[in-house]
Amino acid sequence: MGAHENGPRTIVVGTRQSALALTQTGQVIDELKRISEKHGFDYHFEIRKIVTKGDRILDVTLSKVGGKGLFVKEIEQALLDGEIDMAVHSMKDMPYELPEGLMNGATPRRVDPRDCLIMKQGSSLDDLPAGARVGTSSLRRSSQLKNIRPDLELDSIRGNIDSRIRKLETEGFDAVVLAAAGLTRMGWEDRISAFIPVDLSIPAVGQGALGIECRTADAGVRELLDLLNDTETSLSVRAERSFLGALNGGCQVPIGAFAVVNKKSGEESFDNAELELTGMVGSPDGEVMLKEIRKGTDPEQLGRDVAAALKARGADRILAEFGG
Ligand SMILES: NCc1[nH]cc(CCC(=O)O)c1CC(=O)O
Repeated sequence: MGAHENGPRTIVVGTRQSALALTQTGQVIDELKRISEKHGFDYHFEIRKIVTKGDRILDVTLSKVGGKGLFVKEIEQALLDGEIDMAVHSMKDMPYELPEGLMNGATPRRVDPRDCLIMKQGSSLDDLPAGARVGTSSLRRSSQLKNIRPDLELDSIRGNIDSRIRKLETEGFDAVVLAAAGLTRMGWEDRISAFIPVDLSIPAVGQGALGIECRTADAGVRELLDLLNDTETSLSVRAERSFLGALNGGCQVPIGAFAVVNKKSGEESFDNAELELTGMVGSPDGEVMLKEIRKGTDPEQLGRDVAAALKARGADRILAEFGG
């Protein structure tokens, strides 16, 4: 590829306008600037804020509005129209299927995938008194919390992470459940009272990871994003997303999945690396909790295998209630 392909060029980066979206987009741009400098690319970056349908209706119950990809449709249109050149998404908000002409150009290294509690007092799940009122609007989180602590009262809480933390005080919750990743990216990790281990609360598919969407035809951006990709995270997220796709699930269903790569020590490449995927489907009241763990080397096949194993145990019947 000739040097002219790598600049000068202004790359317009689209993002939602929430504090978290802007923060993580800024962090990605900082990293891309470092990579560009190192490789002698003459790229400049500009942020374009985009209001999505999901942002406009954050105060009503999202699951009632339905539809997958509520936070990305307008952003994808801007990519297709050439108004922006890449878009930074939280991986767990990214729909399984991307429109023709767009692709995930990079999956940067994942940060902490765990759910965590922000509590009025105490420093572990066990410190919550019987009957404590816990805020979450995620069926996945309420299902798993009810399963281990049937006494808890789970109540819906909406809004961006900053408003959810505020509501802990103003709406009388004893605790709220959030992704550690969002808090860490915001620099608010000191607010975390307790991490919930992944085997007690299987994270959402892609939790803690980002996806950077771009046009399939944009060779320059793809070459740059390739340098930001983390193979280990990408393999894990591919397995998790394949699982989600096989169950036809969006973000409003009680589904969780978490994959890790069991890399042989001393080996350089990830070729034929073994993946271990845990998939979970639960009923919202936590009474039914189905989990399957499988190992494999093909991420897509592994995702389908875990989904098939859960379907064989009746996961379909649970998910049918959510139109998933
Ligand atoms: N559904 C909202 C959302 N989308 C991404 C994150 C941050 C965590 C991440 O990047 O995985 C959050 C907040 C949360 O779940 O607490």
